[in-house]
Amino acid sequence: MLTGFLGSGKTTLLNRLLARPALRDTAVIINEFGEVGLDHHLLEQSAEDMVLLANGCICCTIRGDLVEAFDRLDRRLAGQAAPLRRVVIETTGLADPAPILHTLMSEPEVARRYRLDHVAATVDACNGIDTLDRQEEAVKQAAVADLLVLTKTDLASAAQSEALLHRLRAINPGAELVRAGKDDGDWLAAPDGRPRDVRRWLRAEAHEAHGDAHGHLAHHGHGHEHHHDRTRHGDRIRSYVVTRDEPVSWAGVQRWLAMLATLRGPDLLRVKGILNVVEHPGTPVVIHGVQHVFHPHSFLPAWPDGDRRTRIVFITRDVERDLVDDTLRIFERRQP
Ligand SMILES: Nc1nc2c(ncn2[C@@H]2O[C@H](COP(=O)(O)OP(=O)(O)OP(=O)(O)O)[C@@H](O)[C@H]2O)c(=O)[nH]1
Repeated sequence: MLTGFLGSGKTTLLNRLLARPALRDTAVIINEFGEVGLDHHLLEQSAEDMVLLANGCICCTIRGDLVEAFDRLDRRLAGQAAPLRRVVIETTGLADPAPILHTLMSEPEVARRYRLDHVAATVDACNGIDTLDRQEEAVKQAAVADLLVLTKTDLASAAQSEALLHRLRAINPGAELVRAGKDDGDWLAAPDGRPRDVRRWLRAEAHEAHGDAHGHLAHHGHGHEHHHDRTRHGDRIRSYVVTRDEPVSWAGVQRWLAMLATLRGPDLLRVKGILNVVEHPGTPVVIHGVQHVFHPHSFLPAWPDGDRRTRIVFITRDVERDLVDDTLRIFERRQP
């Protein structure tokens, strides 16, 4: 299982790992939070080896969905020459990992065929301390991992990384700590891994039962309102997608993103999008924002499918869709 807070670098790490020959026999199950999943377009993995879970929060819809995802994988890969050796489950950045671990270990159909090998959590060295302070899910993710992968150390100061390491040691003294990009593949590539103490994860869950540890998850209903703007992650987290049918001005969008980051940076928990822009016809632009940090944009070689609309997913704290949509309307029309 690969977990880690929103934008902490899970997909980036996974792309790097899956490029290794040792991990060729790996399938991926991706769960995304929000109305529109984009990660399956951003992961350089063939579609047959990948299952995208339905929208929603993996931690409350997990049991049925995850079992079905394994079934779908098995059906899709049945009869293939190379047997499947490994499945990576990439959780949403807002997932509580404990119910996923429970399902993996206790659901007979899954437990019969698969053994839980590793729980890795990515932690972003730029935003990590703030995120651990403000987001209970991030603490849980770090607490249950046996491997903590520190990402974005290239963007963080040595002092920031040091403070984060100290904090992570306190949350999870038993975990192995590695820096992304240095030696991040070897642990996963090892055929049988090292023996893992799964009881520690279960203890971690007992210690921080779903929703009661620090209060603000306690409001969760188990309704399905989280498929819409209001999510089960308390009343303050919003998830929505802003779409445009016609190409937008890239120069305008860049100014708009800079404005949003300046005014509401810390509350933009995650922004990611595929954009159809006037300046680069035929080449989708990919954008990534994580709190106040906007990463350099990139380009996809081609549109992944027939849908060529601009789609930008927002997961925010108290930043309403109308504000985002209305301000984009102002900037998108400006010509470069
Ligand atoms: N400089 C730098 N950027 C990174 C690093 N890891 C990830 N990023 C960037 O951070 C942004 C988010 O990375 P993702 O891999 O999409 O993060 P994620 O955890 O999969 O995001 P969600 O699935 O939305 O929670 C992208 O723009 C990445 O290029 C890193 O080690 N260094």
